[in-house]
Amino acid sequence: MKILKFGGTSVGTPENIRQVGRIIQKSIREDPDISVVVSAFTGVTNDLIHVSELACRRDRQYFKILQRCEKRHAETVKVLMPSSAQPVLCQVQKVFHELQDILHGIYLLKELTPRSVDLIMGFGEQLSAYIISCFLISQEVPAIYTDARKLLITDDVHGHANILYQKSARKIRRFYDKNPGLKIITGFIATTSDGISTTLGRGGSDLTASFLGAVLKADEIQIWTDVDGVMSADPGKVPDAFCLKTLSYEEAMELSHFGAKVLHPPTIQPAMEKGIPIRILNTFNPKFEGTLVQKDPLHHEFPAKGITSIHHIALLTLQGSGMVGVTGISARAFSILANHAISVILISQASSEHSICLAVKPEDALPAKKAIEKEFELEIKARFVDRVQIEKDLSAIALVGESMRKTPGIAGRLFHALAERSVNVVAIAQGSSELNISVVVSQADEVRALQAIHEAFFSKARKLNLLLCGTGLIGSEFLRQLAENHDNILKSKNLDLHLIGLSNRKYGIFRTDGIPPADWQKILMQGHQSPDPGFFLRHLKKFHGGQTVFIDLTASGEISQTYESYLRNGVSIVAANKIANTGDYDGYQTLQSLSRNKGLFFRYETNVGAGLPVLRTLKSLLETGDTVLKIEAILSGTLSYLFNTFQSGEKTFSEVIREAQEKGFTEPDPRNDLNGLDFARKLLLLMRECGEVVNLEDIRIDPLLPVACFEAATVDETYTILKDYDPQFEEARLSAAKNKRLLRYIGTYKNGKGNIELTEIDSNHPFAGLKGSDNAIIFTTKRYHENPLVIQGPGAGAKVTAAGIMSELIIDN
Ligand SMILES: NC(=O)C1=CN([C@@H]2O[C@H](COP(=O)(O)OP(=O)(O)OC[C@H]3O[C@@H](n4cnc5c(N)ncnc54)[C@H](O)[C@@H]3O)[C@@H](O)[C@H]2O)C=CC1
Ligand SMILES: N[C@@H](CC=O)C(=O)O
Ligand code: NA
Repeated sequence: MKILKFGGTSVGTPENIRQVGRIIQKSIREDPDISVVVSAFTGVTNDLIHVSELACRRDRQYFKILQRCEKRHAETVKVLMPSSAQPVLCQVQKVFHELQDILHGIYLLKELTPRSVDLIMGFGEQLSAYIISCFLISQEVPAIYTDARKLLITDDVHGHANILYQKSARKIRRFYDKNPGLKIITGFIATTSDGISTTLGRGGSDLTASFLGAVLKADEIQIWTDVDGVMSADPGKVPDAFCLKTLSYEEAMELSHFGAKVLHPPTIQPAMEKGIPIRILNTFNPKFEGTLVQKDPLHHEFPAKGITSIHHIALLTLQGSGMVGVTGISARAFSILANHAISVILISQASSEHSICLAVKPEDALPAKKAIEKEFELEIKARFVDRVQIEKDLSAIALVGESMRKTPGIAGRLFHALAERSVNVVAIAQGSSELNISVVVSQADEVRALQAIHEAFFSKARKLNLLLCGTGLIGSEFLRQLAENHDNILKSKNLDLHLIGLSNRKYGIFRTDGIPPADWQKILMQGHQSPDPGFFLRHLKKFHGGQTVFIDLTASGEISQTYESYLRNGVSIVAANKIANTGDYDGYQTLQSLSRNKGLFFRYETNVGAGLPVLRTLKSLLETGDTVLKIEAILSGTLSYLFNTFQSGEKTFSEVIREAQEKGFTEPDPRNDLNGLDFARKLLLLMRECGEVVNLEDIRIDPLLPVACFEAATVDETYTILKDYDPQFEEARLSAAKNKRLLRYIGTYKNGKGNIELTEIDSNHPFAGLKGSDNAIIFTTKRYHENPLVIQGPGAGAKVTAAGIMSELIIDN
């Protein structure tokens, strides 16, 4: 058999009741032996409390509210069973007359006792269960309206009466023996042995269902509510939170204690004692499997089950040299708090016994301080104990899960996740049950901490948020590759590359729910116009969504100046832009040390040889103790293409330069390739990575073209001027060819010096066979001496560069 319980929202409107009817009918088809427990319609219990208080204050307003409440119930009846409403309406009217009489009595007496409040509150469930049972009958589902006062006997603690097990169990069994069939039972209400109405307190209807389930040895108790089940975290604070499949009773209690309000702990007790599973289900999403709370859940997908938090707590610290080794200190502190009915949320004491930390509700902080200080008055006077310190504006966060027990590394993972997001931990508590690890953090850090812990324990995939600046040649190709490869990377690397920010000179957009890379153009145009370099940084101030990386695919000095701020804000950097690394030496150094100290990454492999593994190789040579003696390199894809193509004599020098631009090898301004600047930047960076303290002006560039070529106002004009130099280059080519030699623009680093010049080489030189935009780098090192290490391949172009950027995002991630 099954017990189904429907909460207030599930029976809030006629449409919702129809939905409940459908669920009941479907359940009957699967197992005819069911009982249904219902709460009052949403808001009715509160209305009833309100009207009784108003009546007690002699405020005639109560009458109006009562009428409204009656009308609501009558309307529900009319909508639900238009052709058989009359007798039901008469009964509803009768109930409201009775209620009115009681309220009138309160009005006259000006007295409202907990006992009368219980009596009045109980009308909500009576009306709801009665109307629902009539509705089911009208649908030809035989249902018996059952007032739970026929089943549950309690003591007389009005407001939160305690069920008397034996007496109630006897009554329930007897009633069930005599009344087979579907019963629609009022939740929340009960009676004393003397027939006085009582209520079961918060979560009372759940308790009714749980108790009935326990007595009747139900196969399952279903709590139908308006959420899908118990979530791994509050989805308002952790967008990635998901619905948990299974929980143990203890886990459910721990999670409910810390704010996940789906189940109220005392209501679990009867079901837990008899090992009856409780399933949380959503009335409005009935196909969803919900959360199953049971004795020994088999399903342990994650070591932890959920994270909850209490947004606002205060921490009291009781400390003093006189506390060390003295017995009874904590007993006195706790009993004094108990005497003052102050509930302690969390306790932490170091083994030095020098201090005890207690978390309490903020409103309890001052009374608790006063009470403890009074208790320890003498010790404080004698300076054995200090005055109690209060820290406010704190949040308590708890990670809960049975499988955390005896699993090493849980605490390590938790604190690592917090450290990674720069969350400072104020206090820590873990009971020996290891079911719950609690940390206290500043309120401002609460959401960040929740998200960090959630990602560390519940993410199937690690998420890397991307902020991309620059959507030109490289940027747009990168976005294309991201759209194409995102799912593969997710599958193979368990890494979710989540684009949250995109900008170019014209537009900027920041969307925490993600920008689908395939639709970037359309979405970006809906963004903010003419974003300034601080655009993403401003948005980041309000964003606590996890590990984030800024990708610079511009050639802008203004943008490279923002790197420091990104790093200071905990954001890593991947740059194709070479300006930051090739500006003044101090700037280069600052970024290096800042990223290291912050535990972030600053990657720029594409700065040299685009996607070729040049810097990575150099780094590993140096890290393994090798010494670079000499580097000879062709580091300009544009100029490499120029000489490789031009040597055939089919095209003029200026024609080949234009082709290099069309193929995407050049810088946004191709003059920066032709004047050797781009080449020099790369050689400079190689030298800096080798440990040289050098600047751009230290690199000697033998200009390929006269200064006049670069004095033109526009790139087009430059091309016109370049034409004039075609004959000169043709002559140089022919003269080299006559001697069976080739022209190459080569950079050399040796003895601390950097040099770039046009050189004639033999046809058997390693650089002779280059094709297209090939770069080639020859490392002569102590280890690679006789036979140097050569890296060669396309060193420019959108595809290889964008792939190089992608590789930097997924490497080590
Ligand atoms: N072409 C290649 O093979 C390689 C290029 N690179 C580097 O890649 C970078 C990008 O090159 P391309 O895509 O060819 O450039 P591009 O000129 O095609 O695109 C640059 C993008 O940056 C944006 N941008 C420029 N300044 C900006 C600012 N202040 N704020 C926001 N957005 C801004 C532009 O709107 C444009 O979307 C350059 O730094 C280049 O040196 C690196 C390796 C190889
Ligand atoms: N413009 C550059 C592209 C790579 O950085 C080149 O020509 O090599
Ligand atoms: Na590279």
